[in-house]
Amino acid sequence: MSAPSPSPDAPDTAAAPHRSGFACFVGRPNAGKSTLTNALVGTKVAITSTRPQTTRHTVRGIVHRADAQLVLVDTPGLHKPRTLLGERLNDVVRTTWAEVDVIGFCLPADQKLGPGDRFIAKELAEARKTPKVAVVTKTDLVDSEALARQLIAIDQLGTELGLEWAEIIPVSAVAGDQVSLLADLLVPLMPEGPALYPDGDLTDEPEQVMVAELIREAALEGVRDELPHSIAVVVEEMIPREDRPADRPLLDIHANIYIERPSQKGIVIGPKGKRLKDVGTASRTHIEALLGTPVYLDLHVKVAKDWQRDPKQLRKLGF
Ligand SMILES: Nc1nc2c(ncn2[C@@H]2O[C@H](COP(=O)(O)OP(=O)(O)OP(=O)(O)O)[C@@H](O)[C@H]2O)c(=O)[nH]1
Repeated sequence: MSAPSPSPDAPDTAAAPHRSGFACFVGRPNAGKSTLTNALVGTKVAITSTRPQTTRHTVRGIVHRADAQLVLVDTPGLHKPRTLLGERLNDVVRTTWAEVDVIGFCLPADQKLGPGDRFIAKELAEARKTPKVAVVTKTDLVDSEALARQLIAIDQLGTELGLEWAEIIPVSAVAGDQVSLLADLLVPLMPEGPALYPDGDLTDEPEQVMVAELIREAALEGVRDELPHSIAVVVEEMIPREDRPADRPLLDIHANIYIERPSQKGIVIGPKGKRLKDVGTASRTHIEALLGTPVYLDLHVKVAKDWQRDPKQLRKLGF
């Protein structure tokens, strides 16, 4: 006697247990981690930038599915520490690796594996307990031959370092290729368990931190090479404006942009304050989209002398 075939209406996942857990993407600067997080979550939660090393805070994006909930933890890049901030960031990365259920190692399809990738891969090999998925990003930038070569190189790198890939998957976050397949591959690596966050939540990062990151992202656009590491943003206050009609709310946001040296002030503010104004306009649009309410944004530029090297200042700036 043969078993009855399942009804075509029955969801495939009916028998599968619900899974939930944490994943993080690692990779050298500009590997496409933030863009991939956004593509998986479907909204702008992580900060993307054409400048390297702009993701400083651990930003979680949450992928809600009928069969699983995937919490994405976006860590800063691991790099040779030169400052106190650098050391702390590396500690954050290693702790995150030990805590998550899977690590996605992002390697751009359009760049040969280099010393930076090897450095991370070696460190990854040390995180023995956590499964690792190699994610070949930006596949829209290469042809199939180049992609095949990259896949082979990554496979060999794993063998060389004794690093066993749970999967090797090519994706393009920009073209939307294989992004949902990536989620399909990550889900089985999660433990069984109920949803960890309420349906609809996209991130548990405090709103103020997200708002600060959006401002920092806008402030970084088009600045010269040495400045990105010197900029920090702190949101001092977010208060609903009083005496507004219920259907026309306004949120007052006061934020400070910190730089390390007085000489950097002019760069951020621009001639006649034009750059700062543009930063305000650009970030306000994103903040309003994020919070779903009109915003009045009050931005100030302040000098926090050599804040990257000063533990007290680092704490004040949220590191
Ligand atoms: N063509 C193409 N470009 C991409 C893709 N994913 C990311 N990029 C671009 O690559 C650059 C870096 O992307 P990010 O997502 O900020 O990279 P990241 O790894 O988070 O960078 P850090 O925050 O510096 O660690 C940006 O200019 C992205 O637009 C992709 O799938 N295709």
